[in-house]
Amino acid sequence: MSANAATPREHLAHQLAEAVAEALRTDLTRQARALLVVSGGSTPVPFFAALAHQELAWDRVDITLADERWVAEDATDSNARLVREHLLVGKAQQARFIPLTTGHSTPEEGVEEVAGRLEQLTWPASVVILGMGGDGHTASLFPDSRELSLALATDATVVAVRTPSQPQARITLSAERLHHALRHVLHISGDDKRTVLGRAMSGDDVRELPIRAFLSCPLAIYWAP
Ligand SMILES: O=C(O)[C@H](O)[C@@H](O)[C@H](O)[C@H](O)COP(=O)(O)O
Repeated sequence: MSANAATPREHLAHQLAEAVAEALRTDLTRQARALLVVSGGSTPVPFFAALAHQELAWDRVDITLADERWVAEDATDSNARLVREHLLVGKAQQARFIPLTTGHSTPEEGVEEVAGRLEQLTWPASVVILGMGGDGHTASLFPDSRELSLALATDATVVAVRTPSQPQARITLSAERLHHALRHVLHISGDDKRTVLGRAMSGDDVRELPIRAFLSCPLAIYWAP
């Protein structure tokens, strides 16, 4: 346990940061660059803070997102902003960040440019870290996304999604692209999410709880109360 991990969630964040840093170090011994795919939302903030201070060859690491809201990069709900403020600091500021938005006004217009950027990176990713919402969504694969079937089935890299339950248009890595990693992690906290994960594990309908698309990756579950 890290000496400064005050709460179970902070302790978990430190454990995850150590595991992710070790995975990146391992992959960098045999390849020139390594790719880390992170999620947005509130859960990753202490993990980002812990990871940013890990010793590794950050100048050989690429970081991108599992998904993004189609908002300006400085908007308060931008995942890019979250990454810049909490992860691309300290030692990790030498990493290269690849955002999922463009200057286009819609994700449908920007999707091709973003796919082009992502295809330049080193796949499979070293680690894909997923979050999960109370509705069983992960990345921007929401149960009510109009493009859910497409995003679950396509071999395209990214998909523009419109989701009635969400205020913003979004862009998400497709399920296939999210699968394209050496390691998968689900980082969640709280009893509500534990209950949702339990439901997800006891059924098969991916459209009902899209996190099910990743349960057999295999998926390392990092959970704290
Ligand atoms: O919000 C995002 O950017 C991600 O799209 C989303 O998949 C996130 O990982 C979950 O919604 C969990 O979010 P919390 O960590 O805020 O609960």
